[in-house]
Amino acid sequence: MHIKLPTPVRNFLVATSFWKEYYFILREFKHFRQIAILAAVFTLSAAVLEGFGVGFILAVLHSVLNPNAKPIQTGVGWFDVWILAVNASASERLFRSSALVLLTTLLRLGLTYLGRLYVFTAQYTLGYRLSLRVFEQLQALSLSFFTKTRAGNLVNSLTSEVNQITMAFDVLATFFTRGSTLIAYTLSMFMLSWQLMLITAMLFGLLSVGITSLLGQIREASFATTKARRWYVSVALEFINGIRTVQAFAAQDFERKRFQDASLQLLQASTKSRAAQALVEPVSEGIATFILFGILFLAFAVLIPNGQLQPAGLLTFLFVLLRLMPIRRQLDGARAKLSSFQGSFSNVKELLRTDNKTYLRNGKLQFSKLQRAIEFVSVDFGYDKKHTVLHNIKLTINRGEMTALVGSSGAGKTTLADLIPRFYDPTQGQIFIDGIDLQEYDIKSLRRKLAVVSQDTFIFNASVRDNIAYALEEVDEEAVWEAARLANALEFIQKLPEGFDTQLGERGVRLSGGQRQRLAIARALLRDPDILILDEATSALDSVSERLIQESLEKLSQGRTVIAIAHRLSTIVRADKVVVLEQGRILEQGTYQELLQQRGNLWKYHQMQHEVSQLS
Ligand SMILES: Nc1ncnc2c1ncn2[C@@H]1O[C@H](COP(=O)(O)OP(=O)(O)OP(=O)(O)O)[C@@H](O)[C@H]1O
Repeated sequence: MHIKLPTPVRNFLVATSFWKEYYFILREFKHFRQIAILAAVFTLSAAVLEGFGVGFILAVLHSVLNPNAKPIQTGVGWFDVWILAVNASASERLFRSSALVLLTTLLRLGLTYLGRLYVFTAQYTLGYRLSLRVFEQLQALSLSFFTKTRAGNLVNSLTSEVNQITMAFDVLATFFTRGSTLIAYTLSMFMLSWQLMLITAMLFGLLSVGITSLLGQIREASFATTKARRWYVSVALEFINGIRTVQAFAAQDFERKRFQDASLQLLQASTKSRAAQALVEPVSEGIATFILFGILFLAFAVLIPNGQLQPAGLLTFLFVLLRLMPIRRQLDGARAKLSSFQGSFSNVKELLRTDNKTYLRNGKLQFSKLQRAIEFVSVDFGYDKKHTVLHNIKLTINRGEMTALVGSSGAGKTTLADLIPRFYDPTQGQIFIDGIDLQEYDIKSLRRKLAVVSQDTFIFNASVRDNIAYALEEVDEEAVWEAARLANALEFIQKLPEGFDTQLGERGVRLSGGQRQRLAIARALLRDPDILILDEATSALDSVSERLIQESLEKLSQGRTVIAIAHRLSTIVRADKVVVLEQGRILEQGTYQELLQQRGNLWKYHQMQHEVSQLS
């Protein structure tokens, strides 16, 4: 079922700020329309039955207190005769209306239960859909977004803030049910005395102005709360992730202070928000009492003496008004709560915005194999607009060859290599693969044919097998074993308590730096990549580990196009091309021997490493 609103109505709705504010959430409902409609139908039916129930109770009381009086009638013939049994005896009427009270109560309870059930289901489905949307957004964003954003902020958005928004849905449901009851009551009051209703409406209008200014305060406090929560999660996450450094630097006191500050900020912000919220209901009730007196005054001083209102009418009016007051209070409370969720709304909305974020343009061409070469044509790149990290890079990486990148720390080697899997796109110039711009290729197909073995390989909370076969479906057991063997990882894996089934990562066995690297090599081998990027470890490994890794890297490199970032010159002597980078510029390129003969920068590095190795 698809409801298409007429264009003027749509334009009107889009123009109202409510719609604009909540559109990004409300549009999620189209994914679970049935659940939302059932929630609305059940809750509304329960509200209608509540009204009927009150009527039937009135009929019971009437039958008990005035058995001989004319029975209460609605004026609807069939309803009065068949349901209220107005023509029957007093005792039968009493029995009939009592049975109706019981029946409507049971039915109402059943409907209320179903209504709650569907409201909750809709609420949690909304949470589920929203978190999926946030996750999709994170998947689509360029890596540069993550380097600029604290992990804690993102974790907070995905958990607390999305959760707050789902709670807001419950409040919206309150608006819906209580709001409809309020309308029904208002209509009946209007019918009883329009003069009294007019003055009530005016006084309620004044009340609304008072409450609105409070809502402004709550909204502001909610932004502060979201900010404090973001900071709190970031501090906690950094403490947990950096626990080794915290302990190594005996920084417990420093971290405790940071955490205490963040917690205190959160405490203060939440208290401020709740304090403003708590004011809403008493203010609402206080003003409502004045309204009551105003009505009494108007009735007794003007309307009753003038014969415009009967005392019975006034009593009924007051009876309905008294029932309406708590609903009104609840609605004000709900408005206050909704304001307190504003911070969360804007947090998630900001994260989902697409106009202020960088996305990688995806191409359509499927990449299958490198045929000729990767070419960098006058490539510039900067992580931000102010600082250019790579300048005018002109480089050809031929198929099947090994190209080594050399240079001092911070020269831009990793950055240059990161442009090939499109972790980032050049800010100027182009990169071509076999003469076609890299951006024309489908990113997934390109990355499937590419493997990066880097210094900081991430080990997932999973078994050794699943870590090697990460994200691959239906992997042959033997292939995993063979990859591990070629990566020289088999020996240490077999020594682990449960071999390939041993759990790794945070809650499992921790691997050494060398073991982690060999696992990364096995992971890359299993993917059988066409292009390989090797980011050599800067940390020193013992000579046995180094030899094992070197051996496995050589096996991995065979028959592939390799871009190697090297810190030890010994590993690149046999490279087909050596590229020397300094401060983001290519200074020299050629074979190792050619560059040595030039007596330029590579020669200097060569001399330096030679001296160091002689010293040690
Ligand atoms: N995510 C990032 N955001 C901003 N600047 C960055 C980022 N990554 C690296 N840089 C900067 O870019 C420059 C090049 O860094 P890069 O990591 O490419 O150097 P490198 O030659 O690989 O160094 P190393 O040998 O130490 O790994 C450095 O000045 C670094 O500070």
